[in-house]
Amino acid sequence: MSKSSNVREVALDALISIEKNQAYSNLLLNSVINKHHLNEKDVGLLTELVYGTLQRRDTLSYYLSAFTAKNKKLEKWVETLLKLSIYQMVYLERIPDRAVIFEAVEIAKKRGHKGISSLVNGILRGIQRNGLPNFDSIKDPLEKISVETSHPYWLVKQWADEAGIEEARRMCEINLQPPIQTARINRMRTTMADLLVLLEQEGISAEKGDLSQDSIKILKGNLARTAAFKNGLLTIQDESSMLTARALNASQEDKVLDACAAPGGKTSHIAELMDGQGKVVSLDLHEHKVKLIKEQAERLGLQNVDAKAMDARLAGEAFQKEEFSKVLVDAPCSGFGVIRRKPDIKYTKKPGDISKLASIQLEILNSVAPLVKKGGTLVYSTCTIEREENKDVVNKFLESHPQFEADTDLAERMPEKARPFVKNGQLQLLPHYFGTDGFFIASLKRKV
Ligand SMILES: C[S@@+](CC[C@H](N)C(=O)[O-])C[C@H]1O[C@@H](n2cnc3c(N)ncnc32)[C@H](O)[C@@H]1O
Repeated sequence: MSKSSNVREVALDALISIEKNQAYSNLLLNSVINKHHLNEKDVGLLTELVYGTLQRRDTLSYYLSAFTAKNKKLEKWVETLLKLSIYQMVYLERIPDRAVIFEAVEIAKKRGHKGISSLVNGILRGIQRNGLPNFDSIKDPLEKISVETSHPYWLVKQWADEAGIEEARRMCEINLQPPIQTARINRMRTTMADLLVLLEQEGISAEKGDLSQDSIKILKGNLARTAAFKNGLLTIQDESSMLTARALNASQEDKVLDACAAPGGKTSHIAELMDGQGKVVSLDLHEHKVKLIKEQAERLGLQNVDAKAMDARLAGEAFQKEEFSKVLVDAPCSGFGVIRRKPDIKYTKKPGDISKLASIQLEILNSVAPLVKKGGTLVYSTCTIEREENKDVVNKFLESHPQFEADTDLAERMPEKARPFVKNGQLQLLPHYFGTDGFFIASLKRKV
């Protein structure tokens, strides 16, 4: 695979599968990359094309609609090819328009008939000649944000109702930026200084992270293929997620339950901070995901992780009351904090999904509550920014569990920069604060 038009065809196929809801963008992209044995440069272009076109899907539709007859519906794959091409013309300055148009027409010829390739040619040349429409004709300010940043209207409205319209705009705009790649250092095996030198030798340019004390920030290179990764010196993880284990603050004397643990990012961090001592019992619903936790523990050299398949909603019966001094519920959630990594989330999740998730989250918390020792800590976290799944779930839990209270010491365990955002034992990070994922952490104490 070396010709860029082939990469575009692969990107087109990937986008078609994602649109048909046959796969999540991140998983599909990984399997496509492996299947086609792409080199690093092609992987970069493919990722940019697929994620970029998906991230801007609705904006691209708006642009395209100005160049297509209202009553004539395009075949789905033709529409996707056009969006992929417009994405490159608008957002990728290094690729000349004529190259984009030439390659789109070649793909159209190969997949369709002459009529389709002339249609594709006509539309793209029209855009090249006339330029794209602006957003001035959209009068409703929420609709304008929705189209300009390609987020569904209901989501923009919800964020604007909660945080104000300017904050909602910021929340939408940051989601169009590629995420910063960060990794967590395994202090059981290396130090920050040594790891940075080692990575440099492997061609990775990295520096100390901005927020978490455990983080390095990758400026150039692919960590997943390094010896440092294979040898368990680091774990690829967002900085916001790294704050969860710090919030739990487990030590060697603790027995920890991580109720929703796969693929093991937080379990392994907790186990590292316990220096490989004590015990972390890690649950996940799916057996195949439990395997991932075990693989992580093995790679990082952690002997104190015991992973098993179990529905956390049944954990209350599977363990003894007050068996754990620290319990983490890193709950299944809508994932609106990670839209930059999984753009399809913003189109596939619906308002009803949020309420369903909120009930599951509360069920899990209710189930594990009796397992927390008196004086112990229960941390609840999600990678979403929805109040209904975060603050509301915690408040409901506290209402029905008077033996728990907000842990007002949480701020002390958080990095100084994050402290102003901690309120009453809860921290909500939005991606535009520090460039991390959107993430929520609540720490609760069981009264003695
Ligand atoms: C946010 S992810 C956890 C990420 C993990 N803590 C980490 O840091 O790598 C939520 C996990 O909960 C699992 N899950 C969903 N429902 C569950 C349930 N009822 N009981 C246990 N695990 C569940 C999912 O399979 C998923 O792996």
